[in-house]
Amino acid sequence: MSIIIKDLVYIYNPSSPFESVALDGVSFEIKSGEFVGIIGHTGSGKSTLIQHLNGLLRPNSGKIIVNGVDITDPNISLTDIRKKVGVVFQYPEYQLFEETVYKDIAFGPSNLGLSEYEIENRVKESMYIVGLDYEKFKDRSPFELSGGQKRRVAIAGIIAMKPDVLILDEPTAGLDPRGRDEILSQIKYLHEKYKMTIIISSHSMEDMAKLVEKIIVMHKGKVELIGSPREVFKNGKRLKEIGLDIPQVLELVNKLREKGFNIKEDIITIQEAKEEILNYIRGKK
Ligand SMILES: Nc1ncnc2c1ncn2[C@@H]1O[C@H](COP(=O)(O)OP(=O)(O)OP(=O)(O)O)[C@@H](O)[C@H]1O
Repeated sequence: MSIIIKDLVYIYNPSSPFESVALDGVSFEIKSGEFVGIIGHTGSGKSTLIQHLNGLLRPNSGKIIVNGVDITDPNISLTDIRKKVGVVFQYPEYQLFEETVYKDIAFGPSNLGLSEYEIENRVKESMYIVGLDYEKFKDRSPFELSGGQKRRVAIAGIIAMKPDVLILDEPTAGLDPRGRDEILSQIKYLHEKYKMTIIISSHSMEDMAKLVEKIIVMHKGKVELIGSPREVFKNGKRLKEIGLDIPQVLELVNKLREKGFNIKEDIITIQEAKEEILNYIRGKK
């Protein structure tokens, strides 16, 4: 499942005093099975971009080709797009509404016209994937669950539709550190085990550095940088200028380099930094 975005432009309230260019010529490609992070400051255009990927917004110009099909074509139905692209929006737990976890997760697959048997299988499978025990949780009210569990139910509801690509808009927003780590490791597992194409948006460079293979940095509606976390973090100065934090360990490495430590600049984990600093101190460099 590949995605090609070409010169995407989206303007809110065009030709009015409230006109706002949210996407300004965005282009990039995502290959099948890639794990991608979209990072940007508030207002950089992440949510607007994501809403285009499942047809909720139609661009003013540009194309979005999902597996060879242009989903900006007005003849394509939204149901067709949403079978391919599953989006978990910000704070998805606010969209839970059924009286049991089972019914909530079954809602999407039921709308696909599947048999009861197939729906039950999909609910079981997607609960397993997000780490919720079927017997323990299926009859519980989603409203009695913790924030992290509610979010897993919401993610399971999208996975149960078996989309080719899964997009999560700030999936850790508002969670405590434990809930955040749980959700991120679950998403990582999904990618590793099922080789799903996953796109995740975030403000946090620190979280993304550990997680994704490719980072797309958005700034003022444009793609500012694109590449592996290592390639992107080489531009630490620019990232700071556009209001993004670089991982603390990279900050440390940069400070040491400024002080004359001859160590590599593309370090993103604490382990790598430790080895590099020890090697340097031991005079192996
Ligand atoms: N409904 C709307 N009407 C008018 N302008 C909007 C609307 N939604 C977003 N915008 C504007 O479009 C631009 C991009 O916003 P968008 O929400 O896509 O950014 P974002 O990177 O997702 O931000 P956040 O991290 O806060 O969700 C901003 O300038 C924003 O003010």
